[in-house]
Order: sequence, then structure tokens, then C-alpha cells
Amino acid sequence: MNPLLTEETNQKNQVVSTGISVKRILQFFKPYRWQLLSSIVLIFVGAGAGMAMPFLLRAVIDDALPHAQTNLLILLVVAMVGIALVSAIINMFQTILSARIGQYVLHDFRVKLYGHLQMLSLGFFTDTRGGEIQSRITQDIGSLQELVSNSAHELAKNFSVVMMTVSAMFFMDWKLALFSLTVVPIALLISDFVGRLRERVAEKQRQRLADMSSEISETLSVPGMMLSRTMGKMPYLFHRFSKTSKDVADLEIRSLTRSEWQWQVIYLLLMVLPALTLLIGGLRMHWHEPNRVSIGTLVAFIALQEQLTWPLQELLRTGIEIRKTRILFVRIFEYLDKPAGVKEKADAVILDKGKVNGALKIENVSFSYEDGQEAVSHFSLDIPAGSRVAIVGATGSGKTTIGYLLARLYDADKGAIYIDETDIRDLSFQSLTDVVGVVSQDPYLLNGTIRENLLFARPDATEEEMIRVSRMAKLHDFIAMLPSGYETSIGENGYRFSGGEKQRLSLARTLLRMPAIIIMDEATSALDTITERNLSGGLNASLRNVTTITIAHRLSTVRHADQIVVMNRGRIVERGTHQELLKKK
Ligand SMILES: Nc1ncnc2c1ncn2[C@@H]1O[C@H](COP(=O)(O)OP(=O)(O)OP(=O)(O)O)[C@@H](O)[C@H]1O
Repeated sequence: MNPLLTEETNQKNQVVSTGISVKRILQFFKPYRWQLLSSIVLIFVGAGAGMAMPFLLRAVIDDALPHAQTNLLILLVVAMVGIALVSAIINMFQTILSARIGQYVLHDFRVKLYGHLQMLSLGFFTDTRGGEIQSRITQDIGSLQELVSNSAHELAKNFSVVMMTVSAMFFMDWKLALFSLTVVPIALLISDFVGRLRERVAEKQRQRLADMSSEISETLSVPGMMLSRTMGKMPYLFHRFSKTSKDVADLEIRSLTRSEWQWQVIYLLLMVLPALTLLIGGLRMHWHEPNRVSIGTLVAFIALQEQLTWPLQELLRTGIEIRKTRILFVRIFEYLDKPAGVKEKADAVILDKGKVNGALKIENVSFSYEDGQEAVSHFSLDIPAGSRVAIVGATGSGKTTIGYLLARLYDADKGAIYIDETDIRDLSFQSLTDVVGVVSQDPYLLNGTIRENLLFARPDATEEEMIRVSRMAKLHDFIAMLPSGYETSIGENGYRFSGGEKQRLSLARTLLRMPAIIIMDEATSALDTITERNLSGGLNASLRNVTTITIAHRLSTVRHADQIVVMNRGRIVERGTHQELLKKK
């Protein structure tokens, strides 16, 4: 979906929330289970150590101070310092450990998603708007990362403090402890309610962020810029971006507003609690023996309640943040669940590149992009090794699709394609790319130097090999004239080069790999007639042992082909040499 074309992209791209099981998320934690267990053990040890603190305080107030026992006082203070030290060390290790687990799990997520997306068919990318994929890998996983970095260790720390405090409360006076904890279910109910409200907003927020990312990547790119300027669409696009950005801001405000009153209610509850505790404790001081509360207990208890306030609030806050992650997981799993389009077999055949002849046999192949009209229909063609075949035909007749099927960018619905008698579906991906090279009409070039673009095809190529293929592509003289030669930067997708220069660079890049089969899809369409004739003459001589399939509109471009097939509506309607076809006309 192209933001340049749509008014409200978000409406058509609503992510449907589906249930995702916690079990599935936990699968990602499985490799780190021992670290996770260690982290939990550390939380408990830390909580256990800290639990002793209020008891020491009580002993100071009730025993050491009233009876002026200096030795006991020193002993208790030393114990307090020791416990604080141990808690600090344990907390540090625990924080580092939980951060490591969180970051590695997210790293696994990113890599798995990236690897899976690489396996999806080309159709997925043609149907997905630019920026959407980037948004999910960077923003969605990035949000999880933020949450993990900020919340994971806070969560662990606060959890241990709450555990420690609550246990200490029960040890000290279970009745007062029970009274203090009455706030917890109320706070949880409020949090749950607000959490649900915010989750709904979070889904909309993610969607609008993805819209924004798409708009940026499509409209602030070279083609997007050219289109918007030449069509006078800049004010319209600015207005639309401003609206998307405002939506993002408004949604965040809505999300924050919804949670604010929740905090105020919880805060009030926690503030009132110590006052009520003092009242109940004070009354019990005057009661009969079994229910008496010492001053030390009451002071220590209020200290414990204060100690509980902040971590409890933080735990509730983290709980809400974690609920928001559900939508992030839904968006990530939605991509992970897309079936891989073209699959490599487990026992795929690996060809010895040097021994491949490059004979091709296309046997009764049919293919449609979507249900309905077949782009290629019952297509059969034998291409002997080292021969030159041309596919010509009107626009939309299915020529490019044949190229896609040969390179296995899509798999045929019916029929089969064989290279040296091996079905291409049985070949390993590496073998297929070693054997089949594609030069397209509108090649994609990397934003780097000419050298980097050439060596992308074969990083181990020598300088001589690089120059040789550049000469074959009639590009070397042009490069030699540039002030920086092969080090010239080509700009975003080669926009600093002309169409013909880009096509020749792409051709040289494929020639550097020297595959046994080269598909040239209108690969020289941007060249003037003289340069094109020069180039194809030279190529015919140099590529004598290479099987070449040239896709063209015009018969004149493929004069020297051994065999020409003419396509119409996905079918072969004529075949023969240039002479034979001319005679038929
Ligand atoms: N990704 C796609 N999804 C759906 N239909 C597609 C897709 N790509 C191509 N088609 C359709 O398949 C048919 C064949 O397209 P193809 O690109 O193979 O034709 P072509 O002969 O190479 O055309 P041209 O000479 O204009 O490049 C066309 O009708 C086209 O609209």
C-alpha cells in the first residue's frame, strides 16, 4: 500500500489482534532458562537478606536503645550494614543477568524475523507497503527492547522489595500485615481496568507509527520526492504527514491521561494506609496482652509500608506496560506466521558450479500471481546449454514472469523447470544463484561506490576481473573518466547515474559471478541503439559458453538469438529464428 496513493492508509492496514499464547513467547526464553532460574534465585536470596532489616530496626528500638546496650547496638548496626552490602551486590548481579536475558531474547526475535522475511515470496514484498516491515523490526521490537531495558531489572528489583517487605510484615505482625495488604486487590483491579483501556490505544498507536514510518520512507525517497514534486503534491503530503504525526501525539496523550487518575487513586490509598495503621496499632497498644503491639513494631511497620509504596506502584506500572506488549507480539508473530513462499529442501542438491552446462528445460509451466488470470500458461521450452534464446512479446505478456520463475523468485503452480536435468526446486538456494544470474531492466544498486556494488556479487574478485567485466559491459571507459574512478559513489539506488549506466553496472555485476545461465530482462533497454549493438556484439563473443535468455519487446534487439519465442497472454504463440519469424510476417 503506497502512502502516496492512499488517503487513510491505517484504515486498510488494521492489524487484527489475535490471541497469542504466553507459551509461544516463553519458547524464546527457553535457551536462557538456566540464566532465568539463576535470576529468580537471586531475587529470592536478595529478598531474604533484606527481610532481616526491619527486625534489626525493631531490636534497636525495643531492646538496644531503651536498655542502653551499646554492644548490642553496635552488633545490630554492623549487621544492618552487612545486609545492605550483600543486597547491593545481589541486586547488581541480578540486574545484569536479567538485562542480558532480555536483550538476547530480543536479538533472537529480530534475527528470526529477519531470516523469516528473507524466505517469504516476492509477492509479500510487492504487497507490503514500504516502511511497514522496517517499522515492525525496528519500532516494534525496539519498543520491546525499551521495555526490557527499562522495566526488566526494575521489575525484578521491585518484585524482590515487595516480596521482602510483605514477608517481613507477616513475620512481624500478621494482623497488621493483612490489614495493610487490603489495598493490593483494589489497586490491582484499577490497574487491570486501565491496562485494558491502554492496550486498545496501544494498538492504534502502533498502527499510526507504522503509517508514519511508511510515509517517511516512501515520500522522502528519491522516487517519492520526484513524484510529489512533479505532481505538485508536496502541500498535500505535508498536510497528511502532519495529521499522522498529530494522531501519534494525541494517542499518546490519551494513553497517559487514562492512566493518570489511576495513579492518583492508588497513591491516595497508599498515603492513607500508614495513618490507619497508626490508629489500629495505637488502639491495640491499650488492649490485653496477646494483641499488644510494641512501639518498635509499629515504627518498623510504618517503615515497611513506606518501603512498599514506591515498588508496588512501579510493579503495577510495569504490569500495564507489559500488557501493552501483547500488541507488539501480535504484530511480530503475524509476520513470523506467514508461510515461506519458496522453500529449500532439507536434502537439496548442491551443484559443482564448474561442471554445470547450463541446459534449461521448461516443461508445461503455468503460474498466476493471484487466483484467476494466469501470467504464464502451459509454457514449454528447451534451451540447449550455451545457446542464446530470446523471449519477445507485448507488454504484460508474461516475459518477466518467466525470468522470475527461472530464478525461483516464485515457484510455478504447474509444470517444472530443469537445469541440467535437475528440477530447480531440488537445488540448494546457493547452487541456483551460482548458476542463474538475472539482470533486470530496473536494477537495484546499493548506496556505495562502484567498486562496492561490483564486489557485492563476488567479494573475492580481483582488480583485473573487475575491469574485465566492466569492459565487457562497455562501462570501463566511462568509469575511467570519472575523477574517483571505481571509488565513485553512486548515490541512493544509483540515482547519480543515468539509466543506461545503471543497467551496465548491473550487467557487469552479474558478469563478475559468471553464472552458466544469464537472464537479461530488458537489460539494455535504456541504451542508445549504437551502444546497445556494440554491447550485444561484444557479449555474444564473450559469453559463448553461457546460456543467455534475453527478454525484449522488439525483435530487432534479439537478431542474433539461436531461438526466439514470441509470447502473448502467457503463452508461446510463435517460435523460430529471426529470419524465420520475419518471413512469417
Ligand atoms: N506482483 C504481481 N502481482 C500480480 N500480478 C502481476 C504481478 N507482476 C506482474 N503481474 C501481472 O502478470 C502479467 C505478466 O506480467 P510480466 O511482468 O511478466 O509481463 P511482461 O511481458 O514482462 O511485461 P513488460 O514487457 O511490460 O515488462 C501482467 O498482466 C501483470 O499485470
